[in-house]
Amino acid sequence: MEKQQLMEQAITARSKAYVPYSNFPVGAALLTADGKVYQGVNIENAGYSMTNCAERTAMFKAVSEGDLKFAALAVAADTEGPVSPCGACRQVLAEFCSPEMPVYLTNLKGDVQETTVSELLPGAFSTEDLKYAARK
Ligand SMILES: O=c1ccn([C@H]2C[C@H](O)[C@@H](CO)O2)c(=O)[nH]1
Ligand SMILES: [Zn+2]
Repeated sequence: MEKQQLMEQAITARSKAYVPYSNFPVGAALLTADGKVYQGVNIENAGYSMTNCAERTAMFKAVSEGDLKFAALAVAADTEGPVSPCGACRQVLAEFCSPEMPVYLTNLKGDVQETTVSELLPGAFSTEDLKYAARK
């Protein structure tokens, strides 16, 4: 799976976003280690804070299907520059993806920022922090 194809899938996914409040569709495409792609969209709610972002939707779809090994993520929205994932999504990516995993942030103009999970959230709180407290 080419990174270009993954970004195209993120753009295509946007058509299924449920965004009656923001009218801001976001799409994500998460590539697993064995070559499967999970698409995700943002899903809003009348209680605004219950909104789930595209990135987390894709991650949670994969994890709930038993896929836990990931190779890359693409995210797309109609933004001036490459779309920037929110803090909650960065924390969820840090939970399930390797720090070095590539993340392709893009927009409808074709701007691309290629980054990684650890660049998106340096110093993430992690399972290792919990293990330290549970020693003894
Ligand atoms: O990276 C992002 C940024 C925002 N949103 C969604 C959340 C909300 O539905 C809308 C506006 O914030 O965009 C995402 O899905 N991913
Ligand atoms: Zn988010």
